[in-house]
Amino acid sequence: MDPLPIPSKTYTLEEVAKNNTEDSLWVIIDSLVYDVTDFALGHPGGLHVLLQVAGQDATRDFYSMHRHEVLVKYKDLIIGRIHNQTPQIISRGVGQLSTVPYAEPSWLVPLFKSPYYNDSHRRFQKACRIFMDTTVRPEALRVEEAGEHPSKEFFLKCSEVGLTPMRMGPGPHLKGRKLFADIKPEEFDYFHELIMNQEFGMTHARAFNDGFGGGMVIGLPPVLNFCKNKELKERVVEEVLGSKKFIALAITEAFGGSDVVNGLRTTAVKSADGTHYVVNGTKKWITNGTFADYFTTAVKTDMGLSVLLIPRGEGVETKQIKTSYTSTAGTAFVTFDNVKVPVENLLGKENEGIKVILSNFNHERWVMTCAIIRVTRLIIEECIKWSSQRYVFGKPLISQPVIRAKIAKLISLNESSQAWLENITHQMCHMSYAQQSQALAGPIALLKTFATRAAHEAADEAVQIWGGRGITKGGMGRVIENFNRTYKFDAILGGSEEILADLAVRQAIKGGIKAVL
Ligand code: HEM
Repeated sequence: MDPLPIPSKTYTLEEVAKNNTEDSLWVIIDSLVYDVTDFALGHPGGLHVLLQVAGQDATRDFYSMHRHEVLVKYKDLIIGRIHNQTPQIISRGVGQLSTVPYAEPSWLVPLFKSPYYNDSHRRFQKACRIFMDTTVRPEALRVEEAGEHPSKEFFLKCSEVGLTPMRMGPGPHLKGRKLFADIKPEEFDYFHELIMNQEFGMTHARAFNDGFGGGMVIGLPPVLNFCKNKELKERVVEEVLGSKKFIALAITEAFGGSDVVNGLRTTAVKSADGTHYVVNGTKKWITNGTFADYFTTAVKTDMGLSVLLIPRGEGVETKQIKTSYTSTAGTAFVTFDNVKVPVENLLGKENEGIKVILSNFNHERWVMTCAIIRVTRLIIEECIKWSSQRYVFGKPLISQPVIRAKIAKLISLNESSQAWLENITHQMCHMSYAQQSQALAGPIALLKTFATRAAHEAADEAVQIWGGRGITKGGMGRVIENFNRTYKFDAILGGSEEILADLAVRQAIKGGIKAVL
């Protein structure tokens, strides 16, 4: 956030006090003097409240009703400052860290050490935070407000600065590319990716987080890892990583939800000459589907499940689904009517598509977990700020033990989630993809479940702490309102909490437990 200008003109408290009428209406907020005479009639809170504090220090009243950004927006109303006083409010500037306790993961907090992060990670975090503040968040708030999906210019910018390929994680697809913040392809590891997921998760605009290439993060890996046709693979990968085209993962159907295999009714029948499949069926809740050019699609072939890369074309229709978050994510209902798909577009082996789908899940769940843990931290920061600046019964809200107990619970849940996430990420850095699939599917599933249960607690407690503002769109509580309305996406997408918890325990006991009491 841009800092407020500190004018050289000074006033005494007595001088300001004389401007206490509708004809000349000044207020003091954090030692700066605002002339709100002309603004007062259009003030969304009304004229009367301003007259009540006219000529006085209104700092406490102001921060009970507004976010600091209101002052930045109306900085032209500042006419001077109080003689011998300096502003006390600290607001985080572009690229800076928050000074609120627990608002940053501990590895970014002075005096704290971490075995996981090196200088490259720290440099990368700084670059991501600046890009977040200057480019990502403004775009996120703009498109969420308008209900649009992120602009082509925004996507092209992300490709141009080398971010887009990094969103696919470490791997051979980075080779030879110029990456964001001058990170070398061989230097980029899962901790860099964790940082990116967490920094860009801080938009507090949940639909944007999915609209911002969510379809690519889950839809492109099957093309990268399983497309046998070299020409097709290179073309699609370059189009998507260059933001010229968009891709979505189309697995879920209205019939199945998390029950992927049994719920599948979309069919792909091979033509008599063996050159193409004819696809018929529907897909539901397909992230980025409304604007996708390609669909990585699960279909039923004669002996089982297969995965096809289906380009948008004749017979492919998409329709926006209205979910709890905005249409920024492009959540679609997709229909395939007699769509002809060349056999070259088969990803992996026919009838063995389950391997393609399963190989994708760990990374998807881990990416989601990084973000939800970071957004939960942001909610805690919002709660600490709000309860410190909100006065109730003559005292800041945070002076009530019941409020502090709620905050303590949320901090503990969030710090545990982050510590577990870093442990799992460390394992990912030291395991092959195959080893990760075998050893980390259970832990990642449990971590995602734990993190979304923590998010559930955070949404619940935050709304209680914020009261009416926590259920009001816009204004002071807009971050809380957005979170409370959308955190369930993380508890459902990529595998529901119940399915994931069960999967983890089933995997753990798969070989039987030979040890006895
Ligand atoms: C420079 C001075 C001020 C500016 C630029 C300003 C601006 C605004 C804006 C833009 C809103 C709309 C809500 C939002 O965006 O948060 C608002 C709402 C409001 N303002 Fe102000 N305001 C100022 C000073 C004050 C002061 C000193 C008071 C109280 C003494 C006050 C009381 C209110 C109230 C009660 C609301 C409605 C809040 C709600 O709906 O929850 N404002 N103000």
